[in-house]
Amino acid sequence: MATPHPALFLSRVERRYIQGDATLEILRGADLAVWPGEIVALIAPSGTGKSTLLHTAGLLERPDGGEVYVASQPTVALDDGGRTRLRRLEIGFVYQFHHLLADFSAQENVVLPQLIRGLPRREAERRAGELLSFLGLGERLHHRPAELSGGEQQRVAIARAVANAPRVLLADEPTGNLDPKTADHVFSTLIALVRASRLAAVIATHNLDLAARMDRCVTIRDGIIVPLD
Ligand SMILES: Nc1ncnc2c1ncn2[C@@H]1O[C@H](COP(=O)(O)OP(=O)(O)OP(=O)(O)O)[C@@H](O)[C@H]1O
Repeated sequence: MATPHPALFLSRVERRYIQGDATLEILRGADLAVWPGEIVALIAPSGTGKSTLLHTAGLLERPDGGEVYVASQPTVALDDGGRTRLRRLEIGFVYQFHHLLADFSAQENVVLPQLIRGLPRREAERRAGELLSFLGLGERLHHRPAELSGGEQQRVAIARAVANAPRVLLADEPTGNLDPKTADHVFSTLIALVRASRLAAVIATHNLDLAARMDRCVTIRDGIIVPLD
């Protein structure tokens, strides 16, 4: 039997920024393995490197040292085109603000990334319909973002993030812009989706109640990832 691999694996990842004469060592050898179906909460004070970590894991930034494996594939040596292809295929992002296209319906917002990937429209529409229904938006397929509530908009953004069936989901305060009750509901649907799709998810949040419902909580301390006490 094949040995199982984490869907996302950061090994000794380093990231530093030069600011004037100073060098900011943000990640100093960060390790993180996330398995299919696992949800990791990333909880760390502002400025410690949460976004840096998510951008590096999501192949938006290159690490200065170490390796990032996505779906078991090492990514550091890939050229920009290779990184973009792998990102489109295997990584979904959800941000605090939904960034949906205002002139397109909920369904079209979820169809578009699939068309970009080359799927036939009919298949893309079918998957978008299924995903939105799973997230409780089966009656809202043809609404534009402005005709949806904040929680509904964020659920469309989640559907869009996983439209191409990535193996990894990265979220930066996905419910940070919502009231507590709506946040709780959106988060529940997000968890259900991660479990059903066996995604490996890293969710940065300041919300400790939501974090407590994830599989484990980690933080960034002195540039490395450690379990949250
Ligand atoms: N491009 C850059 N150039 C210089 N410094 C940067 C750059 N990007 C981030 N930093 C610095 O690196 C540190 C970590 O930034 P990062 O955005 O990862 O923090 P964060 O933990 O996500 O913070 P927040 O919770 O406030 O979003 C900060 O001190 C920031 O100022």
